[in-house]
Amino acid sequence: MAEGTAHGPEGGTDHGPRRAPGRDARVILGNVPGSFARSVLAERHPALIRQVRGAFPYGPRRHQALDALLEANNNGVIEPLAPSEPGHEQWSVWGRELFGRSWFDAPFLWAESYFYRRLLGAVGYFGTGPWQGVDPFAPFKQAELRGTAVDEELRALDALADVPADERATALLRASVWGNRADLGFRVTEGAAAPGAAADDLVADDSAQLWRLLAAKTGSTVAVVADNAGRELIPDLILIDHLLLHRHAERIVLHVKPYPYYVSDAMTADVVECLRRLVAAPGEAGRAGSRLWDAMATGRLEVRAHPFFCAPLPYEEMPRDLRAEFAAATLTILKGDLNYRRLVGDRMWAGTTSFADRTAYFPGAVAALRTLKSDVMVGLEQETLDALERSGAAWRTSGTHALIQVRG
Ligand SMILES: O=P(O)(O)OC[C@@]1(O)O[C@H](CO)[C@@H](O)[C@@H]1O
Repeated sequence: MAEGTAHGPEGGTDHGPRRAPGRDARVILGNVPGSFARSVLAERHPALIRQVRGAFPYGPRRHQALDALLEANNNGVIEPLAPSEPGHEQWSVWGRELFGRSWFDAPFLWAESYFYRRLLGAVGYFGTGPWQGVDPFAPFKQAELRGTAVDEELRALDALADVPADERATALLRASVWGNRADLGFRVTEGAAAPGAAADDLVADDSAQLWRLLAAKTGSTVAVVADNAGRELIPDLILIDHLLLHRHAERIVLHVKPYPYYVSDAMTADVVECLRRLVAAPGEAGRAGSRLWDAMATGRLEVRAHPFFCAPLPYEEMPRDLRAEFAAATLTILKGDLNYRRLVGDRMWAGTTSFADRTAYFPGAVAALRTLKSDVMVGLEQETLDALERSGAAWRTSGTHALIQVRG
Protein backbone atom coordinates (compact mmCIF):
# COMPACT_ATOMS: atom_id res chain seq x y z
CA MET A 1 0.00 0.00 0.00
CA ALA A 2 1.47 3.31 -1.05
CA GLU A 3 1.59 6.32 1.24
CA GLY A 4 -1.29 8.76 1.02
CA THR A 5 -3.79 6.40 -0.56
CA ALA A 6 -7.29 6.10 0.78
CA HIS A 7 -7.19 2.59 2.22
CA GLY A 8 -4.86 2.02 5.13
CA PRO A 9 -2.52 -0.91 5.55
CA GLU A 10 -4.63 -2.03 8.50
CA GLY A 11 -7.57 -2.53 6.13
CA GLY A 12 -9.32 0.68 7.17
CA THR A 13 -12.15 2.07 5.14
CA ASP A 14 -11.93 5.27 3.13
CA HIS A 15 -10.10 7.69 5.42
CA GLY A 16 -9.43 10.38 2.90
CA PRO A 17 -5.72 11.10 2.50
CA ARG A 18 -4.14 9.17 5.37
CA ARG A 19 -0.76 10.83 5.55
CA ALA A 20 0.61 13.97 4.05
CA PRO A 21 4.06 15.51 4.13
CA GLY A 22 4.94 18.75 5.88
CA ARG A 23 3.05 20.63 8.55
CA ASP A 24 -0.28 20.09 6.86
CA ALA A 25 -0.48 16.43 7.80
CA ARG A 26 -3.94 15.69 9.11
CA VAL A 27 -4.49 15.83 12.88
CA ILE A 28 -5.63 12.40 14.07
CA LEU A 29 -9.28 12.47 15.13
CA GLY A 30 -11.40 9.70 16.59
CA ASN A 31 -14.16 9.92 14.02
CA VAL A 32 -12.64 8.07 11.09
CA PRO A 33 -14.48 4.76 10.59
CA GLY A 34 -12.19 1.77 10.88
CA SER A 35 -9.35 3.82 12.34
CA PHE A 36 -7.23 2.85 15.32
CA ALA A 37 -8.13 6.09 17.10
CA ARG A 38 -11.83 5.38 16.77
CA SER A 39 -11.38 1.88 18.18
CA VAL A 40 -9.64 3.30 21.25
CA LEU A 41 -12.51 5.66 22.00
CA ALA A 42 -15.30 3.26 21.03
CA GLU A 43 -13.93 0.03 22.51
CA ARG A 44 -10.93 0.57 24.75
CA HIS A 45 -12.39 3.35 26.87
CA PRO A 46 -15.68 1.57 27.68
CA ALA A 47 -13.70 -1.62 28.47
CA LEU A 48 -11.48 0.37 30.76
CA ILE A 49 -14.44 1.81 32.64
CA ARG A 50 -15.71 -1.78 33.10
CA GLN A 51 -12.34 -2.96 34.40
CA VAL A 52 -11.88 -0.12 36.86
CA ARG A 53 -15.46 -0.54 38.09
CA GLY A 54 -14.82 -4.22 38.69
CA ALA A 55 -11.54 -3.68 40.50
CA PHE A 56 -12.86 -1.61 43.43
CA PRO A 57 -15.84 -1.85 45.81
CA TYR A 58 -17.08 1.58 44.84
CA GLY A 59 -20.30 2.94 46.32
CA PRO A 60 -23.37 4.18 44.41
CA ARG A 61 -21.97 7.69 43.77
CA ARG A 62 -18.89 6.37 42.03
CA HIS A 63 -20.98 3.90 40.00
CA GLN A 64 -23.30 6.72 38.91
CA ALA A 65 -20.34 8.86 37.90
CA LEU A 66 -18.86 5.98 35.91
CA ASP A 67 -22.25 5.38 34.22
CA ALA A 68 -22.36 9.06 33.28
CA LEU A 69 -18.84 8.97 31.85
CA LEU A 70 -19.64 5.84 29.84
CA GLU A 71 -22.78 7.44 28.43
CA ALA A 72 -20.92 10.67 27.56
CA ASN A 73 -18.09 8.73 25.95
CA ASN A 74 -20.45 6.63 23.82
CA ASN A 75 -23.21 9.05 22.90
CA GLY A 76 -22.65 12.40 24.49
CA VAL A 77 -20.72 15.57 23.94
CA ILE A 78 -17.64 16.85 25.71
CA GLU A 79 -18.57 18.84 28.80
CA PRO A 80 -16.21 21.10 30.75
CA LEU A 81 -15.08 20.12 34.23
CA ALA A 82 -17.29 21.47 37.03
CA PRO A 83 -15.89 24.77 38.39
CA SER A 84 -15.12 23.06 41.71
CA GLU A 85 -12.89 20.43 40.03
CA PRO A 86 -9.09 20.80 40.15
CA GLY A 87 -7.78 21.83 36.77
CA HIS A 88 -11.09 23.41 35.76
CA GLU A 89 -9.52 26.63 34.50
CA GLN A 90 -6.73 24.94 32.62
CA TRP A 91 -9.03 22.46 30.91
CA SER A 92 -11.48 25.27 30.05
CA VAL A 93 -8.72 26.82 27.98
CA TRP A 94 -7.49 23.56 26.48
CA GLY A 95 -11.05 22.49 25.57
CA ARG A 96 -12.41 25.88 24.53
CA GLU A 97 -13.15 24.86 20.96
CA LEU A 98 -14.18 21.32 21.77
CA PHE A 99 -16.88 21.54 24.42
CA GLY A 100 -20.25 20.60 22.98
CA ARG A 101 -18.71 18.36 20.31
CA SER A 102 -18.76 14.58 20.23
CA TRP A 103 -15.69 12.96 21.81
CA PHE A 104 -15.08 11.33 18.46
CA ASP A 105 -14.70 14.69 16.69
CA ALA A 106 -11.95 15.95 19.02
CA PRO A 107 -8.24 15.43 18.31
CA PHE A 108 -7.40 11.90 19.44
CA LEU A 109 -4.63 13.02 21.80
CA TRP A 110 -6.92 15.55 23.46
CA ALA A 111 -9.86 13.15 23.76
CA GLU A 112 -7.73 10.43 25.34
CA SER A 113 -6.13 12.79 27.84
CA TYR A 114 -9.48 14.26 28.82
CA PHE A 115 -10.98 10.79 29.14
CA TYR A 116 -8.37 9.93 31.78
CA ARG A 117 -8.99 13.21 33.59
CA ARG A 118 -12.73 12.48 33.64
CA LEU A 119 -12.20 8.90 34.75
CA LEU A 120 -10.14 10.10 37.72
CA GLY A 121 -12.89 12.58 38.54
CA ALA A 122 -15.52 9.82 38.37
CA VAL A 123 -13.67 7.59 40.85
CA GLY A 124 -13.13 10.46 43.29
CA TYR A 125 -9.35 10.66 42.84
CA PHE A 126 -9.30 14.44 43.20
CA GLY A 127 -12.14 14.66 45.72
CA THR A 128 -12.00 15.04 49.46
CA GLY A 129 -13.70 11.72 50.18
CA PRO A 130 -12.31 8.25 50.92
CA TRP A 131 -11.23 7.58 47.32
CA GLN A 132 -8.99 10.61 47.19
CA GLY A 133 -5.60 9.69 45.76
CA VAL A 134 -6.52 6.03 45.18
CA ASP A 135 -4.96 5.05 41.85
CA PRO A 136 -7.75 3.26 39.91
CA PHE A 137 -5.14 1.37 37.92
CA ALA A 138 -3.10 0.21 40.93
CA PRO A 139 -4.56 -3.34 41.00
CA PHE A 140 -3.49 -3.93 37.40
CA LYS A 141 -0.06 -2.41 37.94
CA GLN A 142 0.46 -4.49 41.09
CA ALA A 143 -0.61 -7.74 39.42
CA GLU A 144 1.86 -7.14 36.63
CA LEU A 145 4.74 -6.25 38.92
CA ARG A 146 4.18 -9.36 41.07
CA GLY A 147 3.89 -11.61 38.04
CA THR A 148 6.36 -14.36 37.22
CA ALA A 149 7.27 -12.66 33.93
CA VAL A 150 9.07 -9.99 35.96
CA ASP A 151 10.95 -12.69 37.92
CA GLU A 152 12.16 -14.21 34.67
CA GLU A 153 13.18 -10.84 33.26
CA LEU A 154 15.12 -10.03 36.41
CA ARG A 155 16.84 -13.43 36.44
CA ALA A 156 17.90 -12.90 32.81
CA LEU A 157 20.10 -10.03 34.00
CA ASP A 158 22.48 -12.52 35.64
CA ALA A 159 23.36 -13.92 32.22
CA LEU A 160 24.47 -10.44 31.12
CA ALA A 161 26.92 -9.97 33.97
CA ASP A 162 29.89 -11.46 32.13
CA VAL A 163 29.30 -10.30 28.59
CA PRO A 164 31.40 -7.40 27.20
CA ALA A 165 30.15 -3.94 28.25
CA ASP A 166 29.02 -2.87 24.79
CA GLU A 167 26.97 -6.03 24.30
CA ARG A 168 25.41 -5.55 27.70
CA ALA A 169 24.63 -1.92 26.86
CA THR A 170 22.90 -2.97 23.63
CA ALA A 171 20.88 -5.63 25.42
CA LEU A 172 19.78 -3.22 28.16
CA LEU A 173 18.81 -0.55 25.64
CA ARG A 174 16.76 -3.08 23.66
CA ALA A 175 15.10 -4.33 26.86
CA SER A 176 14.04 -0.77 27.62
CA VAL A 177 12.66 -0.30 24.09
CA TRP A 178 10.73 -3.56 24.06
CA GLY A 179 9.59 -3.02 27.63
CA ASN A 180 7.27 -0.44 26.08
CA ARG A 181 5.24 -3.26 24.60
CA ALA A 182 4.18 -4.22 28.12
CA ASP A 183 1.53 -1.52 28.30
CA LEU A 184 -1.59 -2.44 30.22
CA GLY A 185 -3.78 0.02 28.31
CA PHE A 186 -2.71 -1.67 25.14
CA ARG A 187 -4.08 -4.94 26.45
CA VAL A 188 -7.45 -3.67 27.66
CA THR A 189 -9.29 -4.84 24.57
CA GLU A 190 -8.96 -8.17 22.85
CA GLY A 191 -7.05 -8.37 19.62
CA ALA A 192 -4.03 -6.36 20.71
CA ALA A 193 -0.85 -8.33 20.21
CA ALA A 194 0.22 -9.86 23.47
CA PRO A 195 3.73 -9.13 24.67
CA GLY A 196 5.96 -11.84 23.34
CA ALA A 197 4.16 -12.04 20.00
CA ALA A 198 6.48 -9.57 18.32
CA ALA A 199 8.63 -9.99 15.28
CA ASP A 200 11.54 -8.35 17.14
CA ASP A 201 11.84 -5.69 14.47
CA LEU A 202 13.39 -2.27 14.79
CA VAL A 203 12.10 -0.07 11.96
CA ALA A 204 14.74 2.56 12.75
CA ASP A 205 17.85 2.14 14.86
CA ASP A 206 19.92 5.22 15.74
CA SER A 207 21.46 3.52 18.76
CA ALA A 208 25.04 4.23 17.61
CA GLN A 209 24.24 7.95 17.72
CA LEU A 210 22.60 7.54 21.11
CA TRP A 211 25.73 5.95 22.59
CA ARG A 212 27.90 8.66 21.01
CA LEU A 213 25.81 11.32 22.73
CA LEU A 214 26.14 9.42 25.96
CA ALA A 215 29.92 9.09 25.71
CA ALA A 216 31.29 9.94 29.13
CA LYS A 217 31.20 13.67 29.83
CA THR A 218 31.84 15.11 33.24
CA GLY A 219 28.90 16.61 34.99
CA SER A 220 26.38 15.47 32.39
CA THR A 221 22.68 15.16 33.14
CA VAL A 222 20.40 12.84 31.20
CA ALA A 223 16.62 13.25 31.33
CA VAL A 224 14.50 10.12 31.00
CA VAL A 225 10.80 10.71 30.42
CA ALA A 226 9.18 7.52 31.63
CA ASP A 227 6.11 5.89 30.17
CA ASN A 228 4.57 2.79 31.75
CA ALA A 229 5.17 1.40 35.23
CA GLY A 230 5.98 -2.24 35.99
CA ARG A 231 7.38 -4.27 33.12
CA GLU A 232 8.44 -1.15 31.24
CA LEU A 233 9.82 0.83 34.16
CA ILE A 234 11.92 -2.08 35.47
CA PRO A 235 14.10 -2.27 32.31
CA ASP A 236 14.17 1.55 32.20
CA LEU A 237 15.58 1.59 35.72
CA ILE A 238 18.10 -1.11 34.85
CA LEU A 239 19.22 1.00 31.88
CA ILE A 240 19.44 4.06 34.14
CA ASP A 241 21.62 2.06 36.55
CA HIS A 242 23.89 1.12 33.64
CA LEU A 243 24.18 4.76 32.52
CA LEU A 244 25.08 5.89 36.02
CA LEU A 245 27.43 3.00 36.73
CA HIS A 246 29.40 3.50 33.51
CA ARG A 247 29.36 7.28 33.84
CA HIS A 248 27.36 7.86 30.69
CA ALA A 249 25.58 10.32 32.95
CA GLU A 250 26.65 11.93 36.16
CA ARG A 251 23.03 12.50 37.09
CA ILE A 252 19.69 11.31 35.75
CA VAL A 253 16.33 12.98 36.15
CA LEU A 254 13.46 10.54 35.75
CA HIS A 255 10.26 12.32 34.76
CA VAL A 256 7.00 10.60 35.70
CA LYS A 257 3.30 11.49 35.67
CA PRO A 258 1.86 13.48 38.57
CA TYR A 259 -1.36 11.41 38.53
CA PRO A 260 -2.65 8.13 37.07
CA TYR A 261 -2.79 8.29 33.31
CA TYR A 262 -3.19 5.97 30.31
CA VAL A 263 -3.78 3.00 32.63
CA SER A 264 -0.23 2.03 33.45
CA ASP A 265 1.78 5.24 33.23
CA ALA A 266 4.39 5.55 35.94
CA MET A 267 4.06 7.90 38.90
CA THR A 268 6.45 8.34 41.84
CA ALA A 269 4.65 5.56 43.74
CA ASP A 270 5.34 3.20 40.84
CA VAL A 271 9.03 4.08 40.83
CA VAL A 272 9.12 3.21 44.52
CA GLU A 273 7.33 -0.11 43.91
CA CYS A 274 9.77 -1.02 41.14
CA LEU A 275 12.77 -0.09 43.26
CA ARG A 276 11.45 -2.23 46.13
CA ARG A 277 10.93 -5.11 43.68
CA LEU A 278 14.51 -4.71 42.42
CA VAL A 279 16.11 -4.39 45.84
CA ALA A 280 14.35 -7.56 46.99
CA ALA A 281 15.51 -9.53 43.94
CA PRO A 282 18.53 -11.85 44.01
CA GLY A 283 21.65 -11.44 41.87
CA GLU A 284 22.34 -8.64 39.42
CA ALA A 285 18.82 -7.18 39.68
CA GLY A 286 19.17 -6.78 43.44
CA ARG A 287 22.58 -5.15 43.08
CA ALA A 288 21.21 -2.71 40.50
CA GLY A 289 18.27 -1.98 42.82
CA SER A 290 20.61 -1.16 45.73
CA ARG A 291 22.73 1.12 43.55
CA LEU A 292 19.61 2.94 42.34
CA TRP A 293 18.32 3.28 45.90
CA ASP A 294 21.66 4.85 46.87
CA ALA A 295 21.59 7.05 43.77
CA MET A 296 18.25 8.46 44.94
CA ALA A 297 19.83 9.23 48.31
CA THR A 298 22.83 11.02 46.81
CA GLY A 299 20.78 12.89 44.19
CA ARG A 300 22.40 11.15 41.22
CA LEU A 301 18.92 9.87 40.42
CA GLU A 302 16.05 12.25 40.90
CA VAL A 303 12.34 11.81 40.20
CA ARG A 304 10.17 14.68 38.99
CA ALA A 305 6.44 14.81 38.24
CA HIS A 306 5.72 17.91 36.17
CA PRO A 307 2.03 18.60 35.44
CA PHE A 308 2.80 19.06 31.74
CA PHE A 309 3.20 15.28 31.42
CA CYS A 310 -0.57 14.91 31.85
CA ALA A 311 -1.45 17.82 29.53
CA PRO A 312 -3.18 17.09 26.19
CA LEU A 313 -0.47 19.01 24.36
CA PRO A 314 2.48 18.28 22.09
CA TYR A 315 5.99 18.87 23.44
CA GLU A 316 6.24 21.79 21.06
CA GLU A 317 4.05 23.62 23.60
CA MET A 318 6.04 22.65 26.67
CA PRO A 319 6.33 25.28 29.40
CA ARG A 320 9.46 27.33 29.88
CA ASP A 321 10.73 25.51 33.00
CA LEU A 322 10.63 22.12 31.30
CA ARG A 323 12.20 23.56 28.17
CA ALA A 324 15.07 24.86 30.30
CA GLU A 325 15.53 21.43 31.93
CA PHE A 326 15.67 19.61 28.62
CA ALA A 327 17.98 22.27 27.20
CA ALA A 328 20.42 21.66 30.03
CA ALA A 329 20.43 17.87 29.57
CA THR A 330 23.04 16.06 27.47
CA LEU A 331 20.20 13.97 26.13
CA THR A 332 16.49 13.56 26.79
CA ILE A 333 15.21 10.03 26.33
CA LEU A 334 11.47 9.83 25.71
CA LYS A 335 9.89 6.45 26.32
CA GLY A 336 6.81 5.05 24.67
CA ASP A 337 4.15 5.67 22.12
CA LEU A 338 2.32 8.57 23.72
CA ASN A 339 5.54 10.51 24.26
CA TYR A 340 6.36 9.89 20.60
CA ARG A 341 2.98 11.23 19.50
CA ARG A 342 3.53 14.32 21.62
CA LEU A 343 7.10 14.69 20.37
CA VAL A 344 6.50 14.61 16.62
CA GLY A 345 2.85 15.73 16.65
CA ASP A 346 -0.23 13.47 16.60
CA ARG A 347 -0.77 13.65 12.88
CA MET A 348 -0.84 11.42 9.85
CA TRP A 349 2.68 12.27 8.76
CA ALA A 350 4.18 10.70 5.69
CA GLY A 351 6.35 7.92 7.16
CA THR A 352 9.47 9.36 5.53
CA THR A 353 9.03 12.81 7.12
CA SER A 354 12.35 13.74 8.70
CA PHE A 355 12.57 12.96 12.44
CA ALA A 356 15.21 15.69 12.80
CA ASP A 357 12.90 18.26 11.21
CA ARG A 358 9.90 17.21 13.30
CA THR A 359 11.94 17.52 16.51
CA ALA A 360 14.00 20.60 15.55
CA TYR A 361 12.04 22.67 18.11
CA PHE A 362 13.14 20.38 20.98
CA PRO A 363 15.57 22.32 23.19
CA GLY A 364 18.32 19.69 23.20
CA ALA A 365 19.37 16.30 21.92
CA VAL A 366 16.45 13.91 22.02
CA ALA A 367 15.96 10.15 21.64
CA ALA A 368 12.67 8.30 21.20
CA LEU A 369 12.44 4.66 22.34
CA ARG A 370 9.09 3.28 21.35
CA THR A 371 7.13 0.29 20.19
CA LEU A 372 4.65 1.24 17.47
CA LYS A 373 1.14 1.39 18.93
CA SER A 374 -0.59 4.18 17.02
CA ASP A 375 -0.69 5.56 13.49
CA VAL A 376 1.99 8.22 13.99
CA MET A 377 5.26 7.49 12.23
CA VAL A 378 8.13 9.61 10.92
CA GLY A 379 11.79 9.10 10.07
CA LEU A 380 11.57 5.90 8.03
CA GLU A 381 13.71 5.08 5.05
CA GLN A 382 11.56 4.75 1.93
CA GLU A 383 12.66 1.11 1.51
CA THR A 384 11.69 0.23 5.06
CA LEU A 385 8.33 1.91 4.67
CA ASP A 386 7.64 0.13 1.40
CA ALA A 387 8.48 -3.24 2.91
CA LEU A 388 6.26 -2.61 5.92
CA GLU A 389 3.35 -1.49 3.77
CA ARG A 390 3.77 -4.52 1.49
CA SER A 391 3.60 -6.83 4.50
CA GLY A 392 -0.11 -6.05 4.92
CA ALA A 393 0.35 -6.34 8.69
CA ALA A 394 -0.92 -3.84 11.25
CA TRP A 395 2.67 -2.76 11.85
CA ARG A 396 1.82 0.77 12.95
CA THR A 397 -0.49 -0.18 15.79
CA SER A 398 0.12 -3.75 16.92
CA GLY A 399 3.29 -3.24 18.98
CA THR A 400 5.18 -5.80 16.90
CA HIS A 401 7.72 -3.21 15.73
CA ALA A 402 9.84 -0.70 17.56
CA LEU A 403 12.26 2.15 16.97
CA ILE A 404 15.21 4.03 18.38
CA GLN A 405 15.33 7.49 16.80
CA VAL A 406 17.77 10.20 17.80
CA ARG A 407 18.29 13.87 16.97
CA GLY A 408 21.58 15.19 18.28
O1 LIG B 1 2.59 5.56 25.59
P1 LIG B 1 2.38 4.09 25.52
O2 LIG B 1 2.06 3.50 26.84
O3 LIG B 1 3.49 3.40 24.82
O4 LIG B 1 1.13 3.84 24.59
C1 LIG B 1 -0.08 4.37 24.91
C2 LIG B 1 -1.09 3.94 23.91
O5 LIG B 1 -1.02 2.55 23.64
O6 LIG B 1 -2.31 4.19 24.42
C3 LIG B 1 -3.12 4.70 23.42
C4 LIG B 1 -4.35 3.95 23.34
O7 LIG B 1 -4.99 4.01 24.58
C5 LIG B 1 -2.38 4.68 22.15
O8 LIG B 1 -2.67 5.70 21.37
C6 LIG B 1 -1.00 4.71 22.63
O9 LIG B 1 -0.25 4.20 21.68
